[in-house]
This record gives sequence, C-alpha cells and structure tokens, in this order.
Amino acid sequence: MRITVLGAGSWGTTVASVLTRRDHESLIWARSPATADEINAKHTNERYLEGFPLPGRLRATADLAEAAAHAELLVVGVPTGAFRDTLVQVRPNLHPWIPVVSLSKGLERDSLLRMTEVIKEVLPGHPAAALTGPNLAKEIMAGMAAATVIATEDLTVATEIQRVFRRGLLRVYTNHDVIGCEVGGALKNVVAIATGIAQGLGVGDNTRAGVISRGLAELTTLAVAMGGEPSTLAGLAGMGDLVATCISPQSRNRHVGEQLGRGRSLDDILAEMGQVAEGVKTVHAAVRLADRHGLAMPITRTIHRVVTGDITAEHAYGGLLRTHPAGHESDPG
Ligand SMILES: NC(=O)C1=CN([C@@H]2O[C@H](COP(=O)(O)OP(=O)(O)OC[C@H]3O[C@@H](n4cnc5c(N)ncnc54)[C@H](O)[C@@H]3O)[C@@H](O)[C@H]2O)C=CC1
Ligand SMILES: O=C(CO)COP(=O)(O)O
Repeated sequence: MRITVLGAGSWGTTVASVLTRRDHESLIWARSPATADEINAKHTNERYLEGFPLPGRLRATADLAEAAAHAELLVVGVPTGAFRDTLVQVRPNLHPWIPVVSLSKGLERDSLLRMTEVIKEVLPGHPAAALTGPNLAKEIMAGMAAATVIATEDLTVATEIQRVFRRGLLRVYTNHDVIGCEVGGALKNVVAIATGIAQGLGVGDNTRAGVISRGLAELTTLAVAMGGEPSTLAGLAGMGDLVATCISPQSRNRHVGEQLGRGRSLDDILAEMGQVAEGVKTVHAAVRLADRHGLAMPITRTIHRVVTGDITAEHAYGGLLRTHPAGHESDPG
C-alpha cells in the first residue's frame, strides 16, 4: 500500500520505518529539505533518531503536494500546533475518501478539539483514526516488543488499519472509544510533567506513584465527562501510556518536568530540547475543558500554574496530590 507519513520527527520517522519494513511503499514528508535529503541519501535522521539506521527503501520528500498525492493512507505525525495547517495544505492534492491516522497526542489550543476532530473538520468524508499507546519511539525503532491501539469508531476501518501497522513485536489492538483514547494520550503528557517535577525535586517513589495514580483519575474523569469510557483509561491508551511516559527517561514531557523541578526556566528547557513536549501546550486546553465540565483536576491545574509562571515547581509540589477544594477525597473517583 502507498502510505504517506507527514512529519519527520522521532515518531513520524519511526512509524514510517515500521511501515516500510512491513513492505508498504512509504513516503515521509519532512519540513526541512535537509532532513529529506539525509533520509534519502544516508538513510538516517540523526537529529531525531541518532544512531538508528532507517530502511533503505524509505523515501522522503520536502514537497507536501507530492507527499499528499502519493497517499492511499495518510498518517499525520506533526505536532498538534501544526496539525490543522498541515492538513489544510495537503487537502487539494489528497485522493478522496482515504483514511487519515493521527499520531499526535494533544488538544488544539483554541478550539479544544482532539486531533481526529480536526481531521473531520478539515477533511470531511475521510475516515479518521488515532494511533496511540505506550510507544516510546526509540524502543520501537530498536524492535522491542510493544503494544499500540488504533482508535476509530468504524470497526471495518480499524481492522484494516490494524493489518497495515501490525509488524513483528508491534502488537496492534483496536478500540472504538476514540474520545477515551485521545484524551488519555493528551492528558498523560501533563501528568508526565508533574511526575518529572517530582523526580527533579528528588521526592520518593511513593510520591511519584501517588501522582501517577491520581493523574490516572484525572485522565478518566475528563475522558468520561467528554463521553469516553472508563475502561479505555485502564488500558493501553490510558494507564499504559501514562506509566511509560511517567517512568521513562526518554519522555520529553517528563524531562521538561524534571528540569523544572531542578529550578530551570521553561523557556531555557524548551529552547535546549529542540523537540516537542505536547503537555506544555495541551495543559491550557485541558484546564479550559476541566472548567467547562466543572471538574477539580488539581494536578492539571497545578501544572498549568507552573507552565504559565504563576507558581514555581517547588511550590507546585505541595499541591500535586491535593484532591478537592471542598476536602472531599475519595479514591479512585
Ligand atoms: N516520540 C515519541 O516517542 C512519540 C510521539 N508521539 C506524538 O507524535 C507527535 C510528534 O512527535 P515527535 O515526532 O516525537 O516530535 P519531534 O519533536 O521529534 O518532531 C517534530 C516534527 O514535526 C516537525 N514540525 C514542527 N513544527 C512544525 C510545523 N509548524 N509544521 C510542520 N512540521 C513541524 C519538525 O520539523 C519535526 O519533524 C507528537 O504529538 C507526540 O506527542 C506519539 C507517540 C510516541
Ligand atoms: O507518547 C509518548 C510515548 O507513548 C512519548 O512521550 P513524550 O512525548 O513525552 O516523549
């Protein structure tokens, strides 16, 4: 199958590599012509996947029109802040009705939409799906066993995409609960910043486990308020991804939190990283959704105050496990 992957960062490049090794005719779109040239000539992407050889048959282009026209299946792996614009640009050259799969984990800042909702708005008529779960890019590149979820309401489309992605030790599950899957993937990045802060401040494992568990309660509360199913958040797209992101030193969101916990400024951390940490932006949308649904969500609100510079990470620490302003504290609810 001819598949186009938009975005040649760590995850887009990884997914394009998996699909090429699965014998699909994959074309990856890189914003930077230098990155496209490097992938074509040297079969590497050193900035994002240092030390990993890419499959020789993976082709890259910096021409978005060419990338769009190639696709029988479109996979979108640009950061959520660029998601809508990128879809608008590919729209004129896209074949009608082809499925579009989002790899991106976050919420659109102004509209508060999930990425499959953005797909449906910009590309009406195209089936929209999300690929999500505990999928740290470098582990997948290394061929380590992992599980992922393809989320879409239409089981026929889900099964077809499942077949396309399944390879070796990458096990692909389906889930019809797109809301639960996407809210889990977006919110776990915010909780990973919180656990990173705890890590940077040098707290104990009990505290980190507390933040992760209460974080899961926040993922679940918001997802259910938005129409998702609680069981989704207990699975790969919720707890699975939350655990991977909160415990792994590879996570960029956790890294941001850890550096904040060590007293560094957010601007310095982001400037030095040169990679996306979606939780930093998604937290703004998450707080507005919490307000809309009348939810306490203390971890999310605390991280929002840190990211906006209202309080320091050290100040945040005392509030991370606070449950409810009225003093009603029950677990897991
Ligand atoms: N890296 C990982 O392990 C995983 C990442 N994700 C998600 O995938 C999405 C992409 O993440 P990564 O590839 O890791 O990010 P990255 O930071 O490694 O790469 C981002 C890519 O997007 C491009 N980009 C940045 N701004 C752009 C713009 N305005 N227009 C067009 N392209 C732009 C960059 O040039 C780069 O190629 C994120 O939403 C992330 O949460 C999901 C699962 C795993
Ligand atoms: O989503 C991820 C793993 O599933 C990657 O997390 P980070 O974006 O924090 O690196």
